[in-house]
Amino acid sequence: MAKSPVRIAVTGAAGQIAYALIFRIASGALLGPDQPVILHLLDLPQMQGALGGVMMELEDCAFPLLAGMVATDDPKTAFKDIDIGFLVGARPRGKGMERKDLLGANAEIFTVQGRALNDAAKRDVRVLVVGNPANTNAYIAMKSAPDLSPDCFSAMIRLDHNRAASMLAAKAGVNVGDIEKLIIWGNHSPTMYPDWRFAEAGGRKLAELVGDEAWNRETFIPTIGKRGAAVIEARGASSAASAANAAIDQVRDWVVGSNGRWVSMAVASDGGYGVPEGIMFGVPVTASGGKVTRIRDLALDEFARSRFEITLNELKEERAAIAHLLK
Ligand SMILES: NC(=O)C1=CN([C@@H]2O[C@H](COP(=O)(O)OP(=O)(O)OC[C@H]3O[C@@H](n4cnc5c(N)ncnc54)[C@H](O)[C@@H]3O)[C@@H](O)[C@H]2O)C=CC1
Ligand SMILES: O=C([O-])CC(=O)C(=O)O
Repeated sequence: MAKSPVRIAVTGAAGQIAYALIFRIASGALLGPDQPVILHLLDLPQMQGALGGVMMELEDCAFPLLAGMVATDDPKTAFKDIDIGFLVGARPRGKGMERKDLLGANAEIFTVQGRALNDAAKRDVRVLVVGNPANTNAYIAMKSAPDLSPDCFSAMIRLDHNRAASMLAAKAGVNVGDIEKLIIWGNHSPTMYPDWRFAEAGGRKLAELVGDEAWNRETFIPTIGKRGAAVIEARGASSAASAANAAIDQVRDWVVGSNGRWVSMAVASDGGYGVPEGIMFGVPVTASGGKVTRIRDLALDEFARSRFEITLNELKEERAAIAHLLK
């Protein structure tokens, strides 16, 4: 029997990430070749014309899995009965800005959308926040949706995970698909901590294969932390196709399953590793059926602990900066 369609919302649907995301969702890249989807597309009133063009193109693809589309500028309509939400719509940064500079411009979007999710979405909705600063925006959305479990929310740290995997694979001379147990801890910002201490390929530790701790500390970690800025510098616009790809990877692993592999996801802390409850912190997890299992009790040596504290402190500062919005 044919599966019933899954309702998927994408915000910022007329933007550049959405343009690389929506078509892949409709093609089956997210939920597989036998799962029909209905797309709920949200953007601002002044973008409805452009969004109409995106919908024309979706029609012109004749995707067999696309069972319907809704276009709207109203968050509650967009989130009505959705199973999955990609919260992409927000202002991107330009050259010379940090992602947290967007906090003022974007934070309010996520209080409004959190409330709308609270009112309209399915109770087991799975929401990925992509719009920057992603961790704190996800925290705002989660706090604005008190009737939904914190487990309904995550922030995108997968792009950093994928970037780190690619860079390590090239350095160690292994296939990127063979890399396991790589971790991105903390915030999607230059303070993030890409941690290779447990990473392996074909049963061999990558730190041993590379054998260069100075490269890890002085090249690998800062390059991954600043990769988004490097793309903006080169392209004149922030990452779009790679961001859409990472969004698909993160939600597919969350909802369909990571097959026992560790993946990095920013999820609401349950107090593990000393991270205050609720902070959206990148951690290693396995996932299946929309449920996340945190990898616990990994040892943090002195260097790892110092990196961990830097990114945690930044998230605490961001939380303090938006506290007034949640009153
Ligand atoms: N977490 C991550 O790894 C990454 C996050 N990003 C972030 O994703 C966000 C979107 O990036 P792009 O698609 O490149 O930007 P874009 O400017 O091309 O598109 C953003 C879209 O969002 C819409 N929008 C703005 N406010 C909205 C609201 N309240 N409701 C619905 N739609 C709204 C805009 O009208 C626009 O169509 C930015 O904040 C960017 O920094 C980008 C790359 C990676
Ligand atoms: O750097 C940006 O502003 C866009 C982004 O989050 C990334 O590419 O990692």
